[in-house]
Amino acid sequence: MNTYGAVLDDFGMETMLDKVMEEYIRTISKVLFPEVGGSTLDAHHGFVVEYGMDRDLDLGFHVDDSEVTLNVCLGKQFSGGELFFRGVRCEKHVNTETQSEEIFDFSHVPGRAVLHRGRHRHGARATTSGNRINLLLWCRSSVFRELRKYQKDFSSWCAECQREKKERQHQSVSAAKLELLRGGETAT
Ligand SMILES: O=C(O)CCC(=O)C(=O)O
Ligand SMILES: [Fe+2]
Repeated sequence: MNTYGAVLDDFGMETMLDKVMEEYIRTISKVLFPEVGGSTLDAHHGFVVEYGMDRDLDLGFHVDDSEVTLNVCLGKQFSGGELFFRGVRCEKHVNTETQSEEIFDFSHVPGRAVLHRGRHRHGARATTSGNRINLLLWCRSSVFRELRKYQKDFSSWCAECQREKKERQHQSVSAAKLELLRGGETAT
């Protein structure tokens, strides 16, 4: 997705990044993101991206090819470049509309990191001055990916699946109520 950047795994950092994933990211994700395979993360893609006037300016709206993403701001001095998050979605619902409570923007601070679900739709606004360099670790779970192939309902993590499920439940309760009322009418 980025023109400027480098895949860290190609520079001899694969084993180190694997350790970061196993010892830190999986430990945290087990608690925060169990519904998207957070406790079974077993593979990663590690890279850096660079933004600025002479680099990439921004990054379009997307989901990551990951279950959990670690995004560390390495610096340097910059303005702009905020991340905008717009709700978690499964493949089928990736282009559905954003609910107002899903709007969340985050300003990068050098030395700080964000950990988010890979399916949390997001993008990066233009870096308006200086240079911004971020390290990304896309963490994947082969177990989660295998199980996902046989599932249709992702209401434990997709906000739109959840909304549809609630809507179905609401309709069946309304239908049951109507049925009861009708039954009452015929009995009297
Ligand atoms: O520029 C950023 O901080 C976000 C990068 C990103 O979302 C990605 O590479 O997947
Ligand atoms: Fe991303």
